[in-house]
Amino acid sequence: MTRGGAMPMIETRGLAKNFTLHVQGEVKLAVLSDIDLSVAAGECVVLDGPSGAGKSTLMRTLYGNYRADAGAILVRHGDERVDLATASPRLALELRRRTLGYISQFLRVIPRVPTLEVVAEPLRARGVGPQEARERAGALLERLALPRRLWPLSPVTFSGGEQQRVNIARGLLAGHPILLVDEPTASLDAVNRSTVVSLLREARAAGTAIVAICHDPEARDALATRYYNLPPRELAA
Ligand SMILES: Nc1ncnc2c1ncn2[C@@H]1O[C@H](COP(=O)(O)OP(=O)(O)OP(=O)(O)O)[C@@H](O)[C@H]1O
Repeated sequence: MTRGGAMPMIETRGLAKNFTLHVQGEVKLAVLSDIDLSVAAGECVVLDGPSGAGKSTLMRTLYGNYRADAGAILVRHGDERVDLATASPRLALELRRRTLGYISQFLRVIPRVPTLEVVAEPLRARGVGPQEARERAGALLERLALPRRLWPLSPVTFSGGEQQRVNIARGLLAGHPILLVDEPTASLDAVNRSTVVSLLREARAAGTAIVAICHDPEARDALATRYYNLPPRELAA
């Protein structure tokens, strides 16, 4: 770790990720190579490139779900800079808890926990009292037009769009300074799409550094301060 001054919130240097297809003759797919991406506070960088270019792979590698094969993922964590590519599992977990959030397209929750608690949980984890956490969760769910009658129920059986809104509410309330967002408007109608875009723009304006995958043309133009074009990839050996 090094001490930080003015620096990007998240930055990759020479990042590479390969997949080896063991059951298919050890074919090696070089999906990401030499990725230099840098995102500052208040920026939203939308990943661009054709289907199969590696957008999802880059997001998963940035979050540490996939181990990088080469390069660094430098993350500003408090006033330090941490390389997630070589961080210990313990540090990686701590980074995800405080610094690096991931709003995926799909909700993963423990069954039977009410929606309001699912959304309030990241605030509770940061020490906010139960009453205030529930109020803030409720206010956000209200803004996302999730009917109040659903709040006491587990979101497991909700529709795709309802689950997506629960996921976004939870992800935003966690208040991470860096957010990775995967197709935030994919399952939503026009009104909810516009609410989600507004919320993400507010997070951006408040200084959150955002990396997004977003295919919806209107949403991506409203969100992006910049596009990052994934270079074409080659089939390695
Ligand atoms: N776990 C994996 N194992 C093997 N190959 C994978 C794996 N994940 C992704 N790939 C391959 O990596 C390439 C990039 O996939 P990725 O899903 O990152 O692309 P994408 O740009 O997000 O595409 P899309 O826009 O279609 O979602 C594809 O050729 C895919 O087959």
